[in-house]
Amino acid sequence: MLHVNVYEKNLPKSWPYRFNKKTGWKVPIGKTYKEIIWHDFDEVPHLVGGGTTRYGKTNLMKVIMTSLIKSHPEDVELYLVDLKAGVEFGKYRNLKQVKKVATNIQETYDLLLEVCLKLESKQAEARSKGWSNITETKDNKRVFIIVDEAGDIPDEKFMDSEEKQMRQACQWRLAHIARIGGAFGFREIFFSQYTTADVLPRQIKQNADAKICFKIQNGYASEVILGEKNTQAAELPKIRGRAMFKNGPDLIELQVPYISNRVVNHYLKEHEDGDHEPETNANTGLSIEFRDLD
Ligand SMILES: Nc1ncnc2c1ncn2[C@@H]1O[C@H](COP(=O)(O)OP(=O)(O)OP(=O)(O)O)[C@@H](O)[C@H]1O
Repeated sequence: MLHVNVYEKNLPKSWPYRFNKKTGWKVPIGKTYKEIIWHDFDEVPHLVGGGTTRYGKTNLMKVIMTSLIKSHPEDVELYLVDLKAGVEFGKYRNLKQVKKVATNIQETYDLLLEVCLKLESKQAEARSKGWSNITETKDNKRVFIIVDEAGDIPDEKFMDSEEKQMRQACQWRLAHIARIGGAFGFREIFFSQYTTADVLPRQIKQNADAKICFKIQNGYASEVILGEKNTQAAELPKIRGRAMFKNGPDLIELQVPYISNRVVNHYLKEHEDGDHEPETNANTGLSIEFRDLD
């Protein structure tokens, strides 16, 4: 059980809730003035995000991963692409739910090949059993590909042709999974520090109806991520975790909950391979923290 503290007028107000199968594939991604905003990965399979460095992209990915693992320890499979040299996601390698972690372009290529083969076999299963969307079946397995993109996108001029081809193949596979995978239980979460049109592959963006944009420097960058002519993400206050969230036609400002590494470790330790004490007492005082909108 995870406890969420919602801070109202500087007074901590406990808002405990259980992450369990009843919450389906919904994860809490933020709070507005009025309510907690959930994102339902069975309704909108892919999520794209971006924003200036240090405003909270990785933190949100940790919130999502912790929530998914606590809600669906037996059904979720995670493929993590950490192009920040494995600094952030490397520590999740030992979790039973984490199938692979890639920290460079060669590993990403291999990881995405494995996911594409898995997708092919799921498509074959769907054909043989006659279903067209996994949400109509009793199959609860979901595969998440979570990409945290690097700060420095190398200039293609300085790459050898093998590396260039590998990068293009990775982009193609990510786009393919985004285009085809949703119906077969494949979910993509793609976050990038860089927000130029060529870094955020168009097909991934087009197939992700949900977009989240943290504080950004200018209206153009905001437009690349949110896909709208607006400057709202550029005008956000300089507060970590503050973001514009677009889900279909709705565009809302929210504050993402903060989860510390200590809290992540506490909740996920029992899912590591090896002998670990299971979580015994839910009232440990550890929590995700929501900061109120100003
Ligand atoms: N929702 C939040 N509420 C409060 N503080 C936050 C929140 N999200 C992040 N922070 C703070 O900001 C710091 C940077 O966050 P994070 O590493 O997630 O940023 P990032 O956007 O992924 O940065 P980079 O692109 O440089 O990797 C965190 O260590 C934390 O202290």
